[in-house]
Amino acid sequence: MTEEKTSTISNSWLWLGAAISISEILTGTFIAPLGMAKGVLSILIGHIIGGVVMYFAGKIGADTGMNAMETLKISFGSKGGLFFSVLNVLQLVGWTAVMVVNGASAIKVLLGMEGSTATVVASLLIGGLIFIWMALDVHAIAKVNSFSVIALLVLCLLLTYKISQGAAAVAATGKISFGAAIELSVAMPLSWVPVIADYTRTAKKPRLANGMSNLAYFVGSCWMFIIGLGAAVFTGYQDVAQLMGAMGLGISAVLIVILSTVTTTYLDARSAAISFRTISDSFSEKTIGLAITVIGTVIGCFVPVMQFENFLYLIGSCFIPMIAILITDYFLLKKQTITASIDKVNLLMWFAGFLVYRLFLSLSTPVGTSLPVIALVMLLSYAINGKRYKKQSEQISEAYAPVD
Ligand SMILES: Nc1ncnc2[nH]cnc12
Repeated sequence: MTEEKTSTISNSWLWLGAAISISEILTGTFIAPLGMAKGVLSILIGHIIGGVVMYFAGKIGADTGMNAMETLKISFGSKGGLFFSVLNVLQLVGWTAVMVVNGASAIKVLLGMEGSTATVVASLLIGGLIFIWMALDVHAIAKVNSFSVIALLVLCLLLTYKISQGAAAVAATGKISFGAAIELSVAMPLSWVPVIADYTRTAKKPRLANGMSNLAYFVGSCWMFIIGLGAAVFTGYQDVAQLMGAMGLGISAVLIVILSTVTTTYLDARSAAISFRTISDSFSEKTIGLAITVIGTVIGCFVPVMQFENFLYLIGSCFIPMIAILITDYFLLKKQTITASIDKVNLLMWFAGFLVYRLFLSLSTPVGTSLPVIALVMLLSYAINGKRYKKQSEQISEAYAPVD
């Protein structure tokens, strides 16, 4: 795949396109039991926490020119970092399948199709289009992407208008705590943390592109969550595809679903390929990206993708401690180069953070799980690594000190 430099505008469109997806709208509907006011508040708090973390992850890529998985080697070592490449490839194959499943089921609802053959046909349609998107070069993608995001924006505005015209609030079924709603909102930007640096590092103006990409994603993702929440609260439709059908959006709704799924899933498959190549570079980025698209589509066709909320919490458990350690190292302790092969201390600290995240999740704190876990892991890693890195650099300078 060519490494052409991208403009700030095309990076911003790319991340707005990433935010506009049925999966984001669907996650917003889970928050409906909180009602509109509390729901919106939880969405904003969660996106601010996840957004700040995503911004710093992108900034490291913009500053160093490293891709997302290479940046992790700064904290976890040249071989230790590969563990996160494996986790990231798994999450992105998972996302590809989730996107295909959600896209296909929306198309089925909109076109009034039923049965497993219809699922396979709709999944293959979406998977096939992602495959073609992937096969095009970056230059063409930037143009098609900008066009499709503009079309999506218009259709989402229509959807927002229709929802705002909805009747009085409908009592939503199900239960969710405020903290859990924050956590679902953190998980969405967080899940892009191991991805964003792959795109900021190839920008003509990396720092500006990082700021604008994050802003575009923040606005787009909050909006999608609020569309989902509003649809469930004001119209009673838990399924946005049904709502779009009831609005008479017809074929334009099918277009929204297809375009939004393709533009977002392209990022998943491409980043999975970039991460995979940090493990083995025997195949080109494009070949691996195409293979990931096929694998994700096949999983989407035949494996029932359930437990979407648990998938999001799992992403939080893995990536919150990981990024807390990297941010502490890079920004606070100024460790900005790869020095170890496997940094066992940081890997152990990551594992402790993973366990603490799972514990806090079951405690259901009012501020969610990510914020206390980030604070704890950053404190711990500052205390431990501050001393450790100082000692290491003293040893290095002693070893290289001139002998009198
Ligand atoms: N397809 C996707 N949708 C939302 N967040 C993601 N993070 C990584 N891939 C994603």
